[in-house]
Amino acid sequence: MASNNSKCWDESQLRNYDLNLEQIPRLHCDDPAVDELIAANKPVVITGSKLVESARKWDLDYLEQNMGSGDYTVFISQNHKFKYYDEKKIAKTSGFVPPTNKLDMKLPDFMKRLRKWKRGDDRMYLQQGLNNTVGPEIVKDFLKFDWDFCSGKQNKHHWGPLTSNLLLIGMEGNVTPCHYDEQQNLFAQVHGHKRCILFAPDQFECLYPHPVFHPHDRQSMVDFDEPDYNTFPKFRQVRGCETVLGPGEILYIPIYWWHHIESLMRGGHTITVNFWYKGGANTSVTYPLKDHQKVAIMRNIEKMLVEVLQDPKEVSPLLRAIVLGRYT
Ligand SMILES: CC1(C)c2ccccc2-c2ccc(C[C@@H](CC(=O)O)C(=O)C(=O)O)cc21
Ligand SMILES: [Zn+2]
Repeated sequence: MASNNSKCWDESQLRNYDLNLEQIPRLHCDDPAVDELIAANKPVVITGSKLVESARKWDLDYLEQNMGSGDYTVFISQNHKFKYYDEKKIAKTSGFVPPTNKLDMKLPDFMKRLRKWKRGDDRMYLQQGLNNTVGPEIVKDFLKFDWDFCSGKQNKHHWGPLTSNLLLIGMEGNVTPCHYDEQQNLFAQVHGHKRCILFAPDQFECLYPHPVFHPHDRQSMVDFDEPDYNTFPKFRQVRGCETVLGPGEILYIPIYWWHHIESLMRGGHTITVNFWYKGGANTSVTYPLKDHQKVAIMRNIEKMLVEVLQDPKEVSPLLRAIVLGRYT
């Protein structure tokens, strides 16, 4: 990790993983190389943009005053990890124990619990779609985002429609474990620092995603804190890139790229707004196929096989029968 000259964080605030990581390029928003990397579906940290400048004044007091009286979705975890799960898939998976609880909380309650939190207490992660329930001042700030900037990227790179903006308020040390999303993501950091570790779609074999029908679909089965190298031997060879994102900086997380995101330890609370866009029509399929297209193909095959075989245990013998000794 390159030493940061602004000296507002240090390496001791990063969790210790035994990973081979390069630095994600950091470029000014006016640098044409930004669009070259986005066009190549490669991550880039974009500095100097005013995308969420109007949110820079969002401190906890301001948010408490202005975030209305609505309920907010808050995830509760008994450890530092907030592993996402799809509630709609829980029924299909006997014995699944959700790793986090989801609560609806009034904002003042969230803030109170945040202020009196001490080590050993359950952790919280507020995750709320930005909509008109968040109070008129916040809506005003939201409308003042530099929409020309992100619409410019959306149009130039033929992304689909903006599907959502999530407001995220995390506690220091919170971790969102390694997963991929099927959307393009402009990840705008508003307050505090987040360390982002990314892996390209071609690292699929090293990151062992849960089966697609599992609630943890799209999430890596590997526990980065204690990797089980016997079960996941290829994890030793995984190669990725990382950055520590600060206020005002934007990380482009390309569709299907794996990402592990942590709020720096002892760094105070973090505030992020993300911008998720649909991937855009796969107009012309050109060869050779891109790695993320192969992931999409594997997902479709997996879904179809589970659907038609019914019993997931039959997937492996059937696929082995197809390839072993025949497709070298
Ligand atoms: C962990 C959490 C709160 C969660 C729980 C249950 C369902 C969904 C989610 C969800 C979705 C997005 C994020 C933001 C970000 C990770 C980060 O910044 O921590 C990220 O992955 C992205 O922007 O793509 C975080 C979460
Ligand atoms: Zn994500």
